[in-house]
Amino acid sequence: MFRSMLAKSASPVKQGLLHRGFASESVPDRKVVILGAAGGIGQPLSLLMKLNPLVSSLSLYDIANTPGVAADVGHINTRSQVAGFMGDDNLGKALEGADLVIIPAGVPRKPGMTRDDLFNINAGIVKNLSIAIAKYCPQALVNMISNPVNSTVPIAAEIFKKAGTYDEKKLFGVTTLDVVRARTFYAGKANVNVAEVNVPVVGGHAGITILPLFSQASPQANLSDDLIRALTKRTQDGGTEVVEAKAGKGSATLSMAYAGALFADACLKGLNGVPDVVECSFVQSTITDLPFFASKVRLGKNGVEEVLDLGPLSDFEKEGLEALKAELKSSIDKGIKFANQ
Ligand SMILES: NC(=O)C1=CN([C@@H]2O[C@H](COP(=O)(O)OP(=O)(O)OC[C@H]3O[C@@H](n4cnc5c(N)ncnc54)[C@H](O)[C@@H]3O)[C@@H](O)[C@H]2O)C=CC1
Ligand SMILES: O=C([O-])CC(=O)C(=O)O
Repeated sequence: MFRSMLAKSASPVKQGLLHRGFASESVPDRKVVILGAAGGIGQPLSLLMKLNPLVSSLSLYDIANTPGVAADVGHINTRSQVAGFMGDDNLGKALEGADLVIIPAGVPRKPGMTRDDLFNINAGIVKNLSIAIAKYCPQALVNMISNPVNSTVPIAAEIFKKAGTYDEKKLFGVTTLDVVRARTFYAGKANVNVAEVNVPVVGGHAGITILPLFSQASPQANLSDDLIRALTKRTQDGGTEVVEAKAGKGSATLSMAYAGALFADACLKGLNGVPDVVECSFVQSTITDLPFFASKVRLGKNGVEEVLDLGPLSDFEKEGLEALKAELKSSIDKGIKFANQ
């Protein structure tokens, strides 16, 4: 999508930068809200969503610095109207009428930390934002970026349940960056065109819970077992690689904004009735014995249309699946407990 969006300037709808299945006159109005819009992810994500012709209204919310980001992004001559909101008192106004809420609010890691080390701060932030979503836009799809995703998604689910608004089809943990990394790393080793590569990534979004299924990668390449092990490890440690390279100045922001924009675009296409939109995401699931699990998901007019099963796994992937379950279960349980205390 971005290749075509960025290649042409000005008025994408008029110029025919259209997404599959629409004539320019019939692109539905869609309001997208970004909570944490002034942060390291929030700013480039706001830019990318401003470039998306499926968005008619872009609502940017943060506890600080939103006016500048909204004024800046708002000058870009694309379809959406931009509004900035700051502070608790304005959260309701930011959320009202949302079709899709994207949440990159919260603190990022520093070297030496795990994603779970962010729990104490980010769990409370996600809880409060989820309470507001349940109140002001209970019908919206929610894309959870804030870490630890393995716990923040269950927190949001529990808060929505308490409010009586939970719809498991509408809550998504964003794991697209794992897929983006797996595609990039695989293309480099398989010597294939990265634009044509796809790799499902299942499980969760932390360390060994991230399980790329290179046996299902397309196009297939004859990579040795050692290379597959190395690619798996690099995908699992991708976030840490960036945290260490940034040396205390945060975690992935630009690649995450790209991944978040890809996933949001897929959600909007699904809402708009575009057929066969399939992305990996961490959702409520019955495909394993865990209540939440990332896998391929078919997106539709109500959010999740179908959670696809895992398909055939290699022996190495089967081992990885068994190995990740205890950690993922404990992170899910931690989120559920927090939301109910
Ligand atoms: N799911 C994924 O694949 C990834 C997730 N992340 C996570 O995304 C989160 C954000 O990362 P960055 O943007 O780098 O952090 P950042 O610190 O640069 O930005 C976070 C923003 O959230 C805002 N914020 C804090 N409390 C808020 C609240 N109650 N309501 C609204 N906004 C609030 C802050 O003011 C700040 O602007 C972190 O938890 C990070 O671990 C980061 C990369 C990948
Ligand atoms: O590693 C982190 O803390 C941020 C993140 O989730 C990622 O880059 O995948």
